[in-house]
Order: sequence, then C-alpha cells, then structure tokens
Amino acid sequence: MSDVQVKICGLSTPDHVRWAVDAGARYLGFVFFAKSPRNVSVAQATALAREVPPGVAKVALVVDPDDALLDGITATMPVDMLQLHGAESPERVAEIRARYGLPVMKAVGIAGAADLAKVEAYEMVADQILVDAKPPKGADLPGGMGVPFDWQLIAGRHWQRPWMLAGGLTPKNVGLAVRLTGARQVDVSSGVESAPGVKDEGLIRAFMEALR
Ligand SMILES: O=C(O)c1ccccc1NCC(=O)[C@H](O)[C@H](O)COP(=O)(O)O
Repeated sequence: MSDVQVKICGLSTPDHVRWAVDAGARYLGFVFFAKSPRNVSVAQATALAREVPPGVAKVALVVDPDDALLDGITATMPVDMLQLHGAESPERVAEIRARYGLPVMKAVGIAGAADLAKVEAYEMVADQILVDAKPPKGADLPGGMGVPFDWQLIAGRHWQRPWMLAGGLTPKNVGLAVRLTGARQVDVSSGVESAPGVKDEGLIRAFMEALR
C-alpha cells in the first residue's frame, strides 16, 4: 500500500501545507467555494501554492466555475490541476480542459450502482476521475462532507483513466478502503481535521502511516 498516492484537500494555512508536504502528500487541494469552511481566496491560494515544492501537485477545486473565476485563479496561482466538483457537463469539462491547457479531474458522486455510468462518461473528457461519495440530499456542500459510499460498488472495477477514491476516508478506514477497491490514489479532507476546515498534523501523519 506504500505506493498509494495521497491528495489532501481543503488546505488553507502555511502550516496545513507544510504538514501535508512533510507527510508525503502527492497532491494538495485548495477549495474555491465561498460557503465552505475551507474556502480560500485567489490571493491566499497563490501565496500557499508558491511555497509548495516541485513534485507536489497543486489542485484548484472549483464548483461549476465560470471562466472569470478560472481566469482569476490561473492568472496568478501556479496550478497543476483543476478539480471540477459541481454539475459540470462532459462538454463543459472538455471546454475547460481545452481553454486552460491544464489536466482536469472531474468529481463523480456515487450513491448507488446507477452512478457508475457517469464515471465512464467523464473518462472520455477528463484526465482523472475523483470517485467520491454523493453528498446527502440537502447538504450544505457538494463535497468534503466526511461521508463514505459503499466501496463494494467499485470493488474490482477497472477504468481507463487514473482515478482517486474519496469520501469519508480516515486514518482508521483508509487501509480497508484501499484493499477493497484497489485504489492507487486517495483523497481526504475532513478525515484529517480536528474541526471543519482545521487540519490536524497528527491526523495527517496517521493517515499516511495507515497506508504504509
Ligand atoms: O471541502 C469542501 O469544503 C468542498 C466544498 C465544495 C466542494 C467540494 C469540497 N470538498 C471536496 C473534497 O475535499 C474531497 O475532494 C472529497 O470530497 C473528500 O472529502 P471528505 O469526505 O471530507 O474527505
């Protein structure tokens, strides 16, 4: 399991970034969504991203973004990947990928077997797929809810594109999640927090340790 790559999402302070990098995260996620406790401004994310060493990918997470938002982010922030976490259509994903020339990861929410067809639809247009839990009805946020889905739904699945497992992962359950699903990449946010938006160094280390 030691070669499983980890994305830690929702970083908003220099300490968060340092803890994630020192622990060995391969991707760092910065959330641009006003209602989120993890929301960062373009200026904040730019300052944080400039401190990230080479080899660690900086991911800008956006939800149904218009071009103005993406223009603003990409104008100053050194971004390595865009994560689309809303209801973007496959056509919009392809358009964003072409316009910005950046790899795009599309989040697909899974609640039942019927949702798996969406992974295949987005594989045609995205560089990576984030296979995430579908947020509960009426949830305040479209992601980062700390809720897992039934991992058996994707046990033994093979997709053409690289994909990441997300949704409710914690230091306690990530080992089992990886064994069951065969994921080679995982994404965590609330499972390494002591309170919404507050990353915890000990939990970040414990999460990475659970994968060794
Ligand atoms: O984290 C947020 O606040 C957020 C807001 C809007 C869209 C997506 C958001 N987060 C997504 C993620 O952090 C992860 O990619 C993923 O959903 C896992 O989150 P978690 O279940 O908390 O580990």
